[in-house]
Amino acid sequence: MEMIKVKDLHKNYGAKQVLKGIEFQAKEGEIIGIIGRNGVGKSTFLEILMLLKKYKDGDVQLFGKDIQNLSITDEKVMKKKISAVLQPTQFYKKLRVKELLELFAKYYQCSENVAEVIENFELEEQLKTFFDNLSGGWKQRVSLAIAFLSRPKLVILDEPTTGLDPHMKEVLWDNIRGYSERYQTTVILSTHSMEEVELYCDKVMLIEDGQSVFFDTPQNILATGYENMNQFYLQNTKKGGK
Ligand SMILES: Nc1ncnc2c1ncn2[C@@H]1O[C@H](COP(=O)(O)OP(=O)(O)OP(=O)(O)O)[C@@H](O)[C@H]1O
Repeated sequence: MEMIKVKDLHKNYGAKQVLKGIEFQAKEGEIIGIIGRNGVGKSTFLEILMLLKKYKDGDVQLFGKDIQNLSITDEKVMKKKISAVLQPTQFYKKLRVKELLELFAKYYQCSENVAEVIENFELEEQLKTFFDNLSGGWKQRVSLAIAFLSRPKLVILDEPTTGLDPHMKEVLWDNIRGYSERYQTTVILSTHSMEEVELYCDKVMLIEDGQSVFFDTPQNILATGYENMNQFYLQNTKKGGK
């Protein structure tokens, strides 16, 4: 089933045109990486899918509904199906990991899922630690656990593994893939790691000059003659950020 359908999406910030024709689709259970140079519009695209930003032209369908003119009720229902990794805020600091999970579980009304998340993300030993005292990698791991807590249909991750060591990356990816398979969760993420795209993503979208210039499986892209995804990226993007 198509979860997301995007046609000819355009988005401006004032006079600045950022997205100038994005074509994108995602099915249930797919993991899709969004790649492109710094400032090309990856986060903007993810924020539109999270219903946090409006867009100018184009058509964006989420769960079979056009998101531009949603009723308040439809918007609420839709937001319940979507989860994202939030940037940790001040208020996280004063809570221990266990308290944080319980707080979000209460908010999402899914307390029965807490034990599963603790087991899957192997959080047992960190439960009594204050969030603020965790290392960057563990903070990211707890944030991901929170994102999957409510068993959302769609999870959106903005650079989920930046700055993590290779073991931590592998653990997080095992968890992302595990949840995605178990609950048929669609996962859309932005990343600058071509290695992760090749290893873990079912599909990849490359944004260049505001357009989705490639949208395919890494296997199909590599079959056209690239040694690896990094070579593909370098040959299809201009040098330098915006
Ligand atoms: N609220 C805003 N107002 C004006 N310009 C913005 C706003 N948010 C983002 N931009 C600009 O839009 C462009 C796209 O930004 P965006 O954060 O979506 O890029 P990105 O691909 O996620 O970048 P990175 O890889 O560096 O995270 C950038 O030039 C950025 O400066």
